[in-house]
Amino acid sequence: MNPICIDKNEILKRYKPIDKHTHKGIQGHALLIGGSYGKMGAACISSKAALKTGCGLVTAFIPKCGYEIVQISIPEVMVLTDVQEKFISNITFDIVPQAIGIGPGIGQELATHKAFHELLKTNKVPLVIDADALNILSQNKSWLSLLLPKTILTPHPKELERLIGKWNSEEEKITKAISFSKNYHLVIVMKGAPTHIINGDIIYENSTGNAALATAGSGDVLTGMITSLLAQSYEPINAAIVGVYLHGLTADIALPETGYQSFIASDVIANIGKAYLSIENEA
Ligand SMILES: NC(=O)C1=CN([C@@H]2O[C@H](COP(=O)(O)OP(=O)(O)OC[C@H]3O[C@@H](n4cnc5c(N)ncnc54)[C@H](OP(=O)(O)O)[C@@H]3O)[C@@H](O)[C@H]2O)[C@@H](O)CC1
Ligand SMILES: Nc1ncnc2c1ncn2[C@@H]1O[C@H](COP(=O)(O)OP(=O)(O)O)[C@@H](O)[C@H]1O
Ligand SMILES: [Mg+2]
Repeated sequence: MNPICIDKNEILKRYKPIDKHTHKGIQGHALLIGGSYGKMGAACISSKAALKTGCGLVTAFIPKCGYEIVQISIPEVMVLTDVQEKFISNITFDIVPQAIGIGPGIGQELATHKAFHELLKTNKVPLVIDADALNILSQNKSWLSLLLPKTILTPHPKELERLIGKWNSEEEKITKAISFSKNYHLVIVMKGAPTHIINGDIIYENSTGNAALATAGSGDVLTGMITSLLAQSYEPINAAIVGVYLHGLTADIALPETGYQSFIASDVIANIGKAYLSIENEA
């Protein structure tokens, strides 16, 4: 059970510097499916985080009530709306995304369960599953067999418990997570302090981040970041590793200015640039 430490060396092995001839059409298009009435913020921050992590295009798929909220708060993000006002009920799109992130703020309406099920039945695009999409999956475990190999799940401890059941020790938690990852061929980002990433038998332990991240929406931001890296053609395990490292690094960089208490999820997004620069400076 010896985890591999995710430190600068591990990141430099996986980090892809920007090609100076790239353009937005080949930087990757991420689709973020999120939000419901009262939780549109989750869709805003996950899609903004995706853009700030470097993919060329981001589309947010949201319920109708979020249209102006997202367009005004992040004009760089394109928007597709569901037929329903307050929740997602039917996920259809005519774009060709290179990665999809689903879950932040979507709630658990029955129509949203159905929409998620339909997506899983037809989807061929690399996928990140978070938040309420994980909770829906926990209530419909037979759908796990629909997931493409190396789908990324990003549970916090409660979401993980809903998925794999209770554990009595850290060791048992890891053992159960490894079996789950192997059974369904999934990458599991077990968020916490520290975050562990499970890829079959291999366990990684992140070295960045601090208690400033214990704030609403910081996980929604992580979903956007990992989805963005997937859209930029990172292998799923590398998208998870680099995303988790960069996410934690933003909090380490911001801490001297914000302290623990005043750091919020938007500060993660605001510091992604500095986190990238700190990796670049080591390269
Ligand atoms: N601005 C917006 O739009 C926002 C929207 N959001 C959206 O809201 C939806 C619900 O998401 P959620 O995570 O708040 O609810 P839920 O799954 O019931 O988990 C909460 C319970 O889990 C536990 N727990 C959590 N972390 C833990 C830890 N590290 N270590 C241990 N336990 C931990 C803890 O349980 P307790 O300890 O109280 O038993 C806690 O009470 C989701 O779609 C999300 O995207 C939010 O992101 C906020 C900003
Ligand atoms: N004390 C802590 N130390 C380090 N990281 C933390 C701490 N508390 C929370 N985090 C990180 O913050 C994020 C919280 O995610 P999550 O619980 O899904 O938040 P939300 O659903 O509100 O967006 C995770 O990446 C987690 O690892
Ligand atoms: Mg969350």
